[in-house]
Amino acid sequence: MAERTPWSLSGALRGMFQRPTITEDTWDDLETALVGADFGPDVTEAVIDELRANVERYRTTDPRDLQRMLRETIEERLSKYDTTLRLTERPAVVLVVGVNGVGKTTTIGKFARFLGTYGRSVVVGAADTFRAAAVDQLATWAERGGAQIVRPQQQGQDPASVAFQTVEFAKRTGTEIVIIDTAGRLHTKGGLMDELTKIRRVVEKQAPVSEVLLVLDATTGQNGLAQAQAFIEHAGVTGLVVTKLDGSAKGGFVLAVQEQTGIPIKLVGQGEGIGDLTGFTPHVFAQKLVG
Ligand SMILES: Nc1nc2c(ncn2[C@@H]2O[C@H](COP(=O)(O)OP(=O)(O)OP(=O)(O)O)[C@@H](O)[C@H]2O)c(=O)[nH]1
Repeated sequence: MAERTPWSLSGALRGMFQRPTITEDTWDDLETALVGADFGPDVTEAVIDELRANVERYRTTDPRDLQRMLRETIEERLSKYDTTLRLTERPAVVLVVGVNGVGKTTTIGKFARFLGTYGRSVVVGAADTFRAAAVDQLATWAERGGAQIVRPQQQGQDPASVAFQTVEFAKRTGTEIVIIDTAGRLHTKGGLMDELTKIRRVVEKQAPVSEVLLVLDATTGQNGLAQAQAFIEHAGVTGLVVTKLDGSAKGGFVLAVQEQTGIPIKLVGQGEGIGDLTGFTPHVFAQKLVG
């Protein structure tokens, strides 16, 4: 993965180090930096309270100590969630959900490639069957990612039947991982959630669903989260994928979204290339975020 970290706080924290010691202005700068990076008011307040207490306890006045404490606090908060993908079933079935435009198709291609680098075989099911162009686009990304694809036999085919056929294909061929693409928008939210429920029910006749990954676009931050609320409430989401971090100054969204939803982040997308998806490692992330 290319090293592009526009979401790093290092620029925003620069002011903090222009003063030789920690002053009230330092705390103001820190608050501005955290709010600007989309940590959200609650997390910002909690982090600052914790840091104030630590600075007092260790009687330090050095801004560099404050930076280290900030890194540790963020890492500790990020680590409260288990970010490991659970893909031990064979086949392991992953449903990918989220509103249109967040990067779902791209993520599926990148995820297939990611799994391929660990030697896993992958088949993608095109269960967003209403737009032929979407199926073609998914097929292109599946191919780039080195995965097979099961397409609908006709436009508008029941998404659950495509999902069923994809799992069937995996069982027949010994393919290890099944990734099911799902629709991001239907006429009604209720309709969309019913469709997801049906896909799950039909898949579970053959194999358990190992993960339900909700894709979120970092550039839309809190707005994007509000749009995805129905999935969080009804789709049994087990993990989050945050995309487009490379085009975002909102690194704090990663922590805020985990704390607000209580759902771990499992993958992070940082670019439009097939290799631009990684697992989520709190230590590495906190290091890059705070510097
Ligand atoms: N910079 C950047 N762009 C991304 C990333 N992931 C996806 N994109 C871009 O976001 C746009 C939307 O991605 P898609 O994968 O088509 O999104 P989708 O959710 O499947 O959208 P629909 O096809 O409309 O349902 C594309 O232009 C992608 O190249 C990322 O991590 N970084």
